[in-house]
Amino acid sequence: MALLEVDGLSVAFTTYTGRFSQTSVPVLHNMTLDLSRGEIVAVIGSSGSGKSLLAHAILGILPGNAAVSGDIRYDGELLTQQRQEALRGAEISLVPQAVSYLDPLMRAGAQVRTAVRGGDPVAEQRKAFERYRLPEHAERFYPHQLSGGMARRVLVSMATVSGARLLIADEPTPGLDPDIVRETVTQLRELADSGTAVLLISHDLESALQVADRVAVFYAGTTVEIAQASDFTAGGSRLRHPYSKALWRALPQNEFEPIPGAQPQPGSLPPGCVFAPRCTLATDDCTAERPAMKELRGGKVRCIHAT
Ligand SMILES: Nc1ncnc2c1ncn2[C@@H]1O[C@H](COP(=O)(O)OP(=O)(O)OP(=O)(O)O)[C@@H](O)[C@H]1O
Ligand code: NI
Repeated sequence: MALLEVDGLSVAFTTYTGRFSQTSVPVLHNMTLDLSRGEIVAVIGSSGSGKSLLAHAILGILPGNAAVSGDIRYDGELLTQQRQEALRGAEISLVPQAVSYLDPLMRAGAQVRTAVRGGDPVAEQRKAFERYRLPEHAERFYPHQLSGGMARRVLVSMATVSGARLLIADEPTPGLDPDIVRETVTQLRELADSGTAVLLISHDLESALQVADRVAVFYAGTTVEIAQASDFTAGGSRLRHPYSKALWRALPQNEFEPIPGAQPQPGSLPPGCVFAPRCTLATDDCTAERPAMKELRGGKVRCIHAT
């Protein structure tokens, strides 16, 4: 059984359009995802596709103006707000997207110690620093004294000393040099191999594919495909959704063939399939209704033309 199951998750934000009028803007719609122990699922999508919001919905840290519907199950049971609060930082842990998440007024070592659940905080912190190759004296540094790469490793240390069973890493490698990227994703792989379920959120399909078992492709607030990592091969013919194929082909080592157009904004989604305006396969049927997620060749796809 999957440790985490996200089924039909939708999130809308209430925003004020004037002094007395408000509208509801849907930002996630009908998201589907599952994740098992020992598995890395990479969540791939361009900026604004809803990756961080999915993470925040699972953790229960969406802002107050968010309306959430659909089911999130953890370990077979609905993840209610009460359970989210109990599990957050303990069983479910986040490596946040921004290093500004670190407390600027607290030394790095002390911050990591506050996250320790079980065992001696100092010993656990030092073990984590050693594991993530942080020099011992870095425990006395304040966040502004850490390099970008070191700060990221402190965040990974914080997320792992809790002994989490579900780790959500939101863009853990932005702008890092290739060696550190490889090191970071390898650490996530090691955690997964020891039984942790890892959700790896990333723009970077290439580095995610080094370690992921499966890939969830996001577009304009929904899951358009869930593929095996091994489906990303050759010309992309094993991929199921035209957008996944386009992402794959746009990589420099493939055909480097970008597609025209841009991802639609949450407030102005096209009718029917959200990818239709950019899709070479699109027909009139595509604009009739939002395509349902269907099982196909050991994966899932939201496209009526997928074969
Ligand atoms: N508090 C909010 N109120 C209104 N809209 C929001 C809010 N937070 C996020 N959004 C919108 O929701 C959409 C998805 O945002 P999200 O942060 O999940 O994207 P992302 O895929 O993580 O992007 P990135 O790769 O840049 O981190 C964006 O269009 C964003 O503008
Ligand atoms: Ni994000």
